[in-house]
Amino acid sequence: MRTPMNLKLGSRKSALALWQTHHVADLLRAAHPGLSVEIVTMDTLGDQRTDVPLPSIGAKGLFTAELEEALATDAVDLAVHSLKDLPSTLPPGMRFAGAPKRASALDAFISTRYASFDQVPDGATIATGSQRRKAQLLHRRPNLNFADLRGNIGTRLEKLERQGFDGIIMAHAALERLEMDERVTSLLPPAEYVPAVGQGAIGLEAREGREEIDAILAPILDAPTMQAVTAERIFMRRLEGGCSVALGAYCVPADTPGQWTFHAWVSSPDGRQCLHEARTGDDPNALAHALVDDFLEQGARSILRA
Ligand SMILES: NCc1[nH]cc(CCC(=O)O)c1CC(=O)O
Repeated sequence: MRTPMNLKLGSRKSALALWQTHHVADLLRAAHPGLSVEIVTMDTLGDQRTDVPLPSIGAKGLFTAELEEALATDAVDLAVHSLKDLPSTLPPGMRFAGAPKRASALDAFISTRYASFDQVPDGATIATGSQRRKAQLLHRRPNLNFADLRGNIGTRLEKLERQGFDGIIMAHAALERLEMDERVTSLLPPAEYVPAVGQGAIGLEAREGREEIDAILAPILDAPTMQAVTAERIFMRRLEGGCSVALGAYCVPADTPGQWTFHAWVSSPDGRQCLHEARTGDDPNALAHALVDDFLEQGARSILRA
């Protein structure tokens, strides 16, 4: 099979996006000595609108549309995203081309005032831009206050100090990748604080019709990661949940070999009405479908919109 000698990877410009794209480039070069890999960077709507909460912008694919435009015109061969930012239904002509090995999917609590999340008192203000994180925290701690938090990872850490929040919640993977792990105060247990679909994974996107790229990608993809995130994305697609609703799904290998545990969360924005269940079995996609069936029967769609 003929493969391009020069592969162009499209990336956002944030430190995390660039880290992830360089990571993919390194994996590809290691798998294919002699392959030339180039990184093309661009801004997305989500990067430009840092002033407003993401859900209020309303559009889907806030961090992906410009990269998809570049894929459509072959200006890039592959777009590298945080999988969490990649909608579960892609625009026509675009396809999910796989994921390398996932990093931590957990949420991290960061505070300069408290030694762990459990020590945060009622009335404290926690900053997060995520509906899911807010709802999950409110469910257990209805007397916490919340502030919106936007911007790239460095900006958010600055805001923690400058705006005097009692703590912020961020993806553990982002802090690990940017070598800011030592900023983590504590990790939220994923059985209780169910992570976002695809959190901690890098998602590769390609144009339909460029199937020759699959042979180049094959050696850098991770089968267990793809099984897990595929199931999580089924859960999200069937519930029509995006990042603007309180939906979580985390599929993880169980202690018994061959078994998977699927953690599922759907709630109202205030966390009061909530469907929360973990189920174990040998087929991640089947677990996702069974949980969606049960959640729909229990009114998941109206709970998400409550
Ligand atoms: N929603 C923004 C976003 N998209 C991906 C990450 C971090 C990396 C990841 O979750 O894989 C973040 C920041 C965060 O959730 O704190």
